[in-house]
Amino acid sequence: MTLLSAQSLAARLPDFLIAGPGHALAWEGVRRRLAAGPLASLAARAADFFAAGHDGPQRLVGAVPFDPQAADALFQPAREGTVPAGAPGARGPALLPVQVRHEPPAAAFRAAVARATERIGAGEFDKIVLSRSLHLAASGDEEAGNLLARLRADTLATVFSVPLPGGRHLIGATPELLLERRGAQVFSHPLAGSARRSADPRADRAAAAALLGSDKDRREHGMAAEMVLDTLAPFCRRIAAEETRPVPTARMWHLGTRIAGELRDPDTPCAALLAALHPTPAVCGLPRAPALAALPGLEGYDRGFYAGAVGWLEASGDGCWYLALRCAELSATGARLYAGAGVVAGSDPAAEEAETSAKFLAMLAAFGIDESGNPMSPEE
Ligand SMILES: C=C(O[C@@H]1C=C(C(=O)O)C=C[C@H]1O)C(=O)O
Repeated sequence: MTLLSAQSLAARLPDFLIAGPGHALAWEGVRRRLAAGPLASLAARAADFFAAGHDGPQRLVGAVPFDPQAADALFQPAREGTVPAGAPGARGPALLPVQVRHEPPAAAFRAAVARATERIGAGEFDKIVLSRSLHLAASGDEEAGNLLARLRADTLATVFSVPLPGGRHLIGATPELLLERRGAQVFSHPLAGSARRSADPRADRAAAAALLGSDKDRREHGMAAEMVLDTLAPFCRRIAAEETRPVPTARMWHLGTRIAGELRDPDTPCAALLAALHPTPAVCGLPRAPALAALPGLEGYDRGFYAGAVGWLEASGDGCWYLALRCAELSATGARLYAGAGVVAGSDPAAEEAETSAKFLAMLAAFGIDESGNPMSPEE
């Protein structure tokens, strides 16, 4: 028996969905696939595609993986679809019994955080984002479309569903806009620095205030926001960052800084900006190159499309990309969930593990289970 049968995956998920406070759109069918390639060549491949004068919607939708050298997965959809309704307040019916395998085990994750802080102390990098994953398998059949409806209970997050090579799907509820280009205007909203929210309004406000006042979280955030600003600045005639604020999802606070700029050359396509930005220190580290090189050894796996980006490109050069966070990769044999946390000097391994646990709640609530595979308690 499998958690998600191949049939329920194909039958119940839209071919491409982005639904949240910023955008709500769905596309159906695959008209043509963009030849896959690394991020550095995406702008050229997309330009060739649009220049070829294909009929159909003048847009490419899909996902880019975390590793900028790995192959992306974009396609031209056949037609506009209907955004499916959410299920406000709903949580999963708990597909019990569910087996959950932790990769890496929690103790190994804490050891990796400790090793990373040593390497930060030795000057190898200033920040690195380490993740862990949960493999879910159950003795029931879940309809993937139901997971999506339940994810939409968090109206502060952007819910996405994107097909991946090999019949897999990536679904999630991300809080983070990586990049949007609308004409000459560009926007980004980097997040970094996190705290659990509380059901008690006073404790919840206190958690947000403590996050805003935390030296460790401000440093962690500052590295991400500054890198985004510094990377976009050469493309812009004007660019500005708003004040850093606590940004909520249903279960988490994050420190966020809105950035808005105006392109120097309005012909700079969204894909070129994406190639310059990804991966930011919100998901990778700073400086980027040594953090990227250290990640496979510290995490022990390939992230695939987790912490990559999901979004679209238009023939006009406009486009919009969200970070693929709070997500699960669904396949015919089960689901794999991912969550990461930024490590800087002074990071505590147990606190980083707790932060990843809090980030898993977004997806786990859709399945109705906790990290051990038991029914989720009502307080979660
Ligand atoms: C890496 C994740 O989230 C990112 C890391 C954050 C942090 O370290 O505080 C906050 C928001 C995201 O930019 C994740 O959700 O897996």
